[in-house]
Amino acid sequence: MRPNIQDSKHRSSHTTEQEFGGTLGAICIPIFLPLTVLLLITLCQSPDASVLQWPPLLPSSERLWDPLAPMLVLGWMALHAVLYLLPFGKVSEGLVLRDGTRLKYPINGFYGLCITGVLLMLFVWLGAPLGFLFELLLPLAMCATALSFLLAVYLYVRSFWAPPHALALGGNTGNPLYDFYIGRELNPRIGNFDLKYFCELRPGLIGWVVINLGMLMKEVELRGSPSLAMIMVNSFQLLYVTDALWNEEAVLTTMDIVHDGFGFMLTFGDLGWVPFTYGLQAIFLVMHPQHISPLKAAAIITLNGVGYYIFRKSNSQKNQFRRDPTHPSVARLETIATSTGKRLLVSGWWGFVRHPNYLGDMAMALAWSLPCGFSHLLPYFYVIYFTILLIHREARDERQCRGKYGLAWDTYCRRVPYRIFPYIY
Ligand SMILES: NC(=O)C1=CN([C@@H]2O[C@H](COP(=O)(O)OP(=O)(O)OC[C@H]3O[C@@H](n4cnc5c(N)ncnc54)[C@H](OP(=O)(O)O)[C@@H]3O)[C@@H](O)[C@H]2O)C=CC1
Ligand SMILES: CC(C)=CCC[C@@H](C)[C@H]1CC=C2C3=C(CC[C@@]21C)[C@@]1(C)CC[C@H](O)C(C)(C)[C@@H]1CC3
Repeated sequence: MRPNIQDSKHRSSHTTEQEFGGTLGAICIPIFLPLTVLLLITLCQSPDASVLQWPPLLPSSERLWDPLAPMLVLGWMALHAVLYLLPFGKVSEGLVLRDGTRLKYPINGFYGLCITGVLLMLFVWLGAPLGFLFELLLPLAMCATALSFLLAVYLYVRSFWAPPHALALGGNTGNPLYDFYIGRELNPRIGNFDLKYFCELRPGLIGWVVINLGMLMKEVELRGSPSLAMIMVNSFQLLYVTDALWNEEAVLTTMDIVHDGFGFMLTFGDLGWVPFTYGLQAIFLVMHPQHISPLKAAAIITLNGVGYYIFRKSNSQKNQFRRDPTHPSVARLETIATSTGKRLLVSGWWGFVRHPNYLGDMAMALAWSLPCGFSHLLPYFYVIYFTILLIHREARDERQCRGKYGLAWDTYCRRVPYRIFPYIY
């Protein structure tokens, strides 16, 4: 099988094409997204939790700062950096880079999750009140945003010392605002420590489930026991994060690692956005308890299970096919040839819709919000944001695939006409 090559060797490392709203997006998004995080947390913690209030409810300055927050954020990053460096698990190679080399990545994120779990149990057993995270959310989000900003400045500056082949094709337009935002360098490393790969999964995703656990403990403090809705949100999201770390190797072939530079969009996305907005449902439930009947709970658990099944099966099928197309689990699937030597699946999950993995992910997103009932729009924020993100991501991927595979991609699109939702989109 011909090796996958990260972008083309022959294309220049300089591009003028801009995505995500170009310069305007690069100015507005770094200002509005951090404000959105603060607004969402403040709304979730308010009794009304109404998104329609005008002017929007913003937190007072005293609520934004706590000297404990920078210590926790830096301590958390340091803990995960140490866990990343521990010689556990296997070491995997990424795709072939433009200079023909491959980078090595430690696959030990799942151990990091387990060790964090043991440390947390120890803290809870020693009587540490994890529920305090509820009051600390705003200062923690502020510190995580400041850290993402400083990290992005560091990444931008150091990228000027990187050789041209180490730059991301889309992040080197010469427009400083845009390049800072999208990221100039593709795989910035300090020695063997890969900064983008580290941030993509560990501190943010594990931080998200720890915050969720803190919300559950806060509920216990307030009402004596966790509600079924809170347990469901915690379990669904823990499953998602555990799955991501268990299948950590698969992240090496995602668009973020293969194609995108490491700039503010991903530093903030990984460290500020994911941990503080993806678990908004749990924050909401602390102040807005919900009763769920066993029947409704069963229906929501089924939806999450079906979504997870589609998500996992389709991702695994493609990963297996890309790693070894002769493997018995994928060898019988119908494929079409492309001029690059790689083939495209046109049967199995990838013959159902062109992004079955997005469909499963969206079903899970809905299941995470449903335990919060229908009285408020706020807990549905993730579903709305995620639908927009995946529709936009699908369009970006489609553009890249059409560029890579040309006529073969058009044939695939004719054979599999729907992008994400069968018979709808
Ligand atoms: N929770 C979150 O915030 C987010 C979650 N996700 C999830 O991450 C997962 C990965 O998503 P993402 O990185 O966007 O991309 P995908 O895993 O969907 O990968 C897209 C790539 O798959 C290959 N491909 C596409 N069609 C076929 C086919 N028919 N046969 C074989 N290969 C094909 C192409 O790459 P090539 O041919 O070069 O191999 C294409 O570029 C998804 O499950 C998604 O839901 C994504 C973004 C955010
Ligand atoms: C609004 C904003 C700043 C957007 C930046 C986008 C990022 C938040 C997302 C881009 C791709 C992501 C992925 C995951 C988390 C969100 C980001 C970083 C992911 C790690 C979640 C877990 C999944 O199993 C995954 C590993 C497939 C996934 C990879 C992509």
